[in-house]
Amino acid sequence: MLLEVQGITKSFGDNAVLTGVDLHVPHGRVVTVLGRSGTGKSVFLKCLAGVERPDAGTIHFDGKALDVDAPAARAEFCRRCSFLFQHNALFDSLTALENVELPLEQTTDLSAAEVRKRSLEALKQLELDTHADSYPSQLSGGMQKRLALARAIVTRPELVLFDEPTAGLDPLRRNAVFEMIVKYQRQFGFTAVIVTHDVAEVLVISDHVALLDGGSMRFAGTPEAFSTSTDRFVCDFRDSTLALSRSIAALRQSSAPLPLNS
Ligand SMILES: Nc1ncnc2c1ncn2[C@@H]1O[C@H](COP(=O)(O)OP(=O)(O)OP(=O)(O)O)[C@@H](O)[C@H]1O
Repeated sequence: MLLEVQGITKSFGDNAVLTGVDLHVPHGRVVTVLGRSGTGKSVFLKCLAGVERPDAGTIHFDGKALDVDAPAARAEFCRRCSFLFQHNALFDSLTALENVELPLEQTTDLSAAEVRKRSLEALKQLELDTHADSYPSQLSGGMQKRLALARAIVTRPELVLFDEPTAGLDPLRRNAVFEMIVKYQRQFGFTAVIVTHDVAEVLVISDHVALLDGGSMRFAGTPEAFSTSTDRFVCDFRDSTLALSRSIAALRQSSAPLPLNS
């Protein structure tokens, strides 16, 4: 396992958001955490990334415990892990190239020339090399997502945490983002943990699926097992979200298709 999470709890005042979350993430796999809005998916991901501090529980990365008493292990984790934020968190005042250079400048001792070379390479890999001097506001939504991914992978992470990478996107663009994640996950071989509520798409791209509900994981298994599970929580979540996807797809069939290359 690259990541082993056991018994994570997290409360904000009286609001017990996570009450004992377990998750096992094997090397090189795509693991998706599903859950309704407000169930604590983002809080869970932030606990993994060290942005939020869990109240209890353990997180092991590559066999080493990540806790407040192990700053060296946490620092190593930060070096080997990237976080792709829900709304990209690009710096508007920096160009695409400067946005990608930033994590290398902050986490490595590479020379300025090497930082530039690696950043240009990452932009090329994400098909953004002709936009190196553009500012994020000059890029389309899909290009901004690719730029955020270029910034996440430029440090050659072993683990990438995706917080709702398709939030606010319509079904066609959602598909394009998931395709992009899978394409680059295979190309670069990183392990991915994706938090989302897009059931239909993740069942296709994930190796493992977990369902967060009521503060803990109500299901963990393969997409096939998720699709056929008769557990009440899984059925309720799966059926309600898939019905919604079908309604949206039916609505979209009556309107003109969006360009896929945005
Ligand atoms: N910093 C915080 N302070 C207080 N409460 C918080 C904080 N962060 C999250 N919460 C609460 O934790 C709960 C879970 O929020 P979270 O953003 O993790 O949900 P989510 O499952 O990611 O939802 P969505 O799918 O809508 O993004 C919510 O009740 C939220 O208000």
